Amino acid sequence: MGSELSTFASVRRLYPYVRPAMPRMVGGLISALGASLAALAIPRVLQTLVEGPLAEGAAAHDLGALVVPVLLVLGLGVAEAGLVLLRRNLVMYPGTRVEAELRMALFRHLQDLPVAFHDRWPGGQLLSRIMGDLGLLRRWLVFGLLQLIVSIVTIVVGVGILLATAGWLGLVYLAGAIPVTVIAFRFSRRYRVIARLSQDQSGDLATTVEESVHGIRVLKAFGRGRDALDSFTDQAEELRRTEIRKAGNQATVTTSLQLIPEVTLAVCLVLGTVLAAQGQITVGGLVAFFLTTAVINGPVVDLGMTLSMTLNARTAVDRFFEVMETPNPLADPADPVDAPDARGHVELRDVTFRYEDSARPVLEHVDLELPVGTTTALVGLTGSGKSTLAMVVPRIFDVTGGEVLLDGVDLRRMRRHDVRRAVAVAFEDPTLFSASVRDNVLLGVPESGPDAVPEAERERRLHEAVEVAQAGFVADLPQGVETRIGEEGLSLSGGQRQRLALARAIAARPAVLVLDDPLSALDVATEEAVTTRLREVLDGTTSLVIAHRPSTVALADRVAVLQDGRITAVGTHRDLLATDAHYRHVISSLEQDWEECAEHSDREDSEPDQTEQAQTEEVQR
Ligand SMILES: Nc1ncnc2c1ncn2[C@@H]1O[C@H](COP(=O)(O)OP(=O)(O)OP(=O)(O)O)[C@@H](O)[C@H]1O
Repeated sequence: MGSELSTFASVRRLYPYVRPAMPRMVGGLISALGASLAALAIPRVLQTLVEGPLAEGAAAHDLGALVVPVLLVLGLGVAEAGLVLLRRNLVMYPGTRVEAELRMALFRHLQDLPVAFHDRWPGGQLLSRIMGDLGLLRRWLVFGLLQLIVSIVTIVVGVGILLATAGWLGLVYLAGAIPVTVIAFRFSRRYRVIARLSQDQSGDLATTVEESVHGIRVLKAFGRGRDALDSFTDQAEELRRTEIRKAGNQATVTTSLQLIPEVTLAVCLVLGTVLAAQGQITVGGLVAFFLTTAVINGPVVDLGMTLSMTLNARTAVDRFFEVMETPNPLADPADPVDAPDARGHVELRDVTFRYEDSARPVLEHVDLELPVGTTTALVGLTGSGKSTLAMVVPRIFDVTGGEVLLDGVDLRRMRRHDVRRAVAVAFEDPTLFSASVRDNVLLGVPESGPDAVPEAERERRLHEAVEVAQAGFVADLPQGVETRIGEEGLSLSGGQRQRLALARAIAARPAVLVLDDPLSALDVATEEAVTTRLREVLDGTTSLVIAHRPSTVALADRVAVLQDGRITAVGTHRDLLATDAHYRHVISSLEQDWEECAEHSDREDSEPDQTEQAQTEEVQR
């Protein structure tokens, strides 16, 4: 999308973010231009000095006439240095401010985008955009952009002065601009492609690092560390080659841009000397000519660097807007229905759901009612669509056909905030954040804002949720509930993490609770204890529990059977056992799996508490 735009049009999209910083940026630009003009003025003063006071003073042995021009040169030099300093001070602050604003805007948008977006986009690509690309943009805003404008103005004004003061000697110098323009243009086209490749490859590399760190246990367990390293090395090597190509291109253009003005200058030197000998140009004029070209040469030589910085920035802008301009199909409706306090009646009506990149739907014509205050177990063979169904209830995904109603209102007509407040979820694979146990459990219980829950109530919910989820192990952690748990809770055991995730869902006190097999990692005794307490607290809460074990079914008032994306039966466990052959088949396969699993764990781990103790000790260490 971005590559169809010109570099100017692409970068212009940043304007809304840069607008607050504009006064200081413009101030910085004026200072930079002032510094450049001061530099260009020095040769003019020197010309006057050489042609007037210097020649006359030397003849009359009078140095007094030199004082004013020398002081003027000194003054211009000091002014140039002062303006450069002023430019730095003016642009540094807004540059970091703009970078922070862009970063916050991108993070806000990432948080807002639906799960389907995050399923598609590798984490490293997002990480490299939010960190690397935006850092690059800041450097360009505070240095590259101003440098580019100042360089162009210095070159144009300088060449204008040369043409005005040195006639066709100036034209000879200007002739050098033709190859410079051609080279700069060709370089831009080539470099843009390589810059994009390099930034994308950095993102892929970041993804590999992220996945390897995330999956470090699996890599170690399977002894695949070497393979991970090999694959990382290949990617790093590929990026290195791209960086070398990038640097090679930059070096070629910088060398050309250095060589051309020098060659032009040599030609001008020969011609200038001849012209001076013929009296067509004064010695002062010739000195001023060469001093002016010395001022112009700097920006011409730097053009390669400022151009590559600009093209890198353009790529960063494109990558930024690729994410920012991704629309959110799960946005709030324009005219939402007010739903302050949900009762918790859920109804799926003729629901069909197909994943974006799948050929066929996972859920087809699902009709299911979850009456207020009841617990429904969802049972089905693996891959039948249970987790998918669990995700359409809190509107993590939008249904592709039919509707999901909460208290009779289509979820799509409600504010997302109201839906999330009404429906809490605990997933089988629990995600915890690197924060304290307290903050993890109270994630869905706001501390501030319009829905703020008083501190005493938060405290009560924390302790109740920890107790119901049988997460008493937190008391043994070094600072109890204040203990900070490692990244994604990886310093805890699977069962401990699951219990904290369950506690988090319970503490939110939702009208509807969706539990996607939240007890799968618990031993039988703990599961029984959780189940008993859960039954008590779920009283009055509408619950949908995905069951992978017969014992989880015991939680439920009724059971819904999902077969190949369709609800084929709803009833009590007892009735379904008596009447539904598929249900009997599912239950017996669950029992079989569970028995095999239990036998295996009996053999492997006769004392499960020891594992838990070891995990707790690991956190303590
Ligand atoms: N993000 C996704 N994109 C595409 N297809 C998906 C995605 N997630 C799941 N599926 C597919 O949808 C189907 C149903 O998956 P789902 O996880 O809902 O089943 P499930 O009944 O919960 O299975 P299990 O009991 O093994 O957890 C599967 O065929 C799966 O491959």
